Amino acid sequence: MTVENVCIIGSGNWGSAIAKIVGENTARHNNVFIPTVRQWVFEENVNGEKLTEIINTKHENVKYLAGVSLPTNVVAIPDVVEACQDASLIVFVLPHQFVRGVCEKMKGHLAPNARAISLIKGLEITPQGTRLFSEEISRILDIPCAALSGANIADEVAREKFCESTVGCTNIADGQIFHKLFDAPYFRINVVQDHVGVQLCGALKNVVAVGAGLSDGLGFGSNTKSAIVRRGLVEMRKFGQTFFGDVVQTETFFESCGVADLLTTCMGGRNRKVAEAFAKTGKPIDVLEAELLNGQKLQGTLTAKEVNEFLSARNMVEDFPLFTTVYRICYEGLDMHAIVRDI
Ligand SMILES: NC(=O)C1=CN([C@@H]2O[C@H](COP(=O)(O)OP(=O)(O)OC[C@H]3O[C@@H](n4cnc5c(N)ncnc54)[C@H](O)[C@@H]3O)[C@@H](O)[C@H]2O)C=CC1
Ligand SMILES: O=C(CO)COP(=O)(O)O
Repeated sequence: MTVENVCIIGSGNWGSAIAKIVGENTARHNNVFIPTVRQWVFEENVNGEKLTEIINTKHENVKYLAGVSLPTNVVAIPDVVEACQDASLIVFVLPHQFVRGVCEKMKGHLAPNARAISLIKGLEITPQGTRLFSEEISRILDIPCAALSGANIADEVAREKFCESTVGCTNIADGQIFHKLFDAPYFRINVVQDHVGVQLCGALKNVVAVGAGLSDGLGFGSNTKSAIVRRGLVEMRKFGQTFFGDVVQTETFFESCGVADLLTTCMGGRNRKVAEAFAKTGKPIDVLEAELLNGQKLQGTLTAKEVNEFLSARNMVEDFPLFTTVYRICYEGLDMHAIVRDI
């Protein structure tokens, strides 16, 4: 059996937490994986030092996951081609707006048996149609791509607070390999075949979390937030059934990637936090993102815009009142109280 050569594409808050888990597991299962994990790090200057050099000497991503030690077998590389050269397992974990450009640079440099897994929570949506990032990665790189998504606030995972996650993979053998790559006593993986549902949940829950944050910011309390979460879950499933047919399994919404991730994000995620501040201050969301997230990227407001463009092209915005209201509040200046009036 060939030993897998793993690389990670992405180095943010979740990318760094995943690097910790993956580095621990490639060392533990050194009969399955080459222990050394290459991580592509988008090079930045942090207090006069290159972030890659800090990671390779301090073994800590001081900007995106400060205070958490990374395994010494994780090596930060600023050049994406060098990072992915001859890799057989590619872990994509970067904000969804950067995926296409990075993939184009990777073309032709992977191992012949390369497979990918997308940990990205977003959708490649255009007015013409919607594409999962696993499909986008497969299209550009001509390799199979699975998905991982779950109730996984990165800071908590990195500090080994028990949680679960879901791998969606149609290939049984690869599903077992991804289980070995990610499963840990504090990060329990369940593998399902519905990689479409896994990704839809991860992307759409961020839109609902913006709604939950608006509710918090307006001081509406737990009952109102629960109503928004419930309606959000209904619209997530409806979106899947409407546009992805019977591929999306109802059972997937009961996995960590479904209801659990919706709950954790609506209770403690960044989308919620920034939306709460937006409701309280009225400051532009991009300003709040910069002020509150220290370079980390919001996904929910961007996904709300993408989903609205897609629904508008089909005259279906009224079929998804919560998704539409979140978009209108964020981008069209709709009165924020619409979050409980128009849904
Ligand atoms: N942070 C979290 O708790 C979780 C995040 N996710 C998802 O994982 C994905 C990655 O999120 P994070 O790792 O948290 O990233 P992040 O939100 O920390 O974003 C910052 C990352 O974006 C990179 N970046 C900035 N400009 C760039 C550019 N022009 N080109 C390429 N990269 C650039 C930065 O270098 C940094 O690695 C997202 O889809 C997110 O929704 C999933 C689970 C948990
Ligand atoms: O995906 C996440 C938790 O599973 C993190 O959500 P936020 O991007 O809202 O922080």
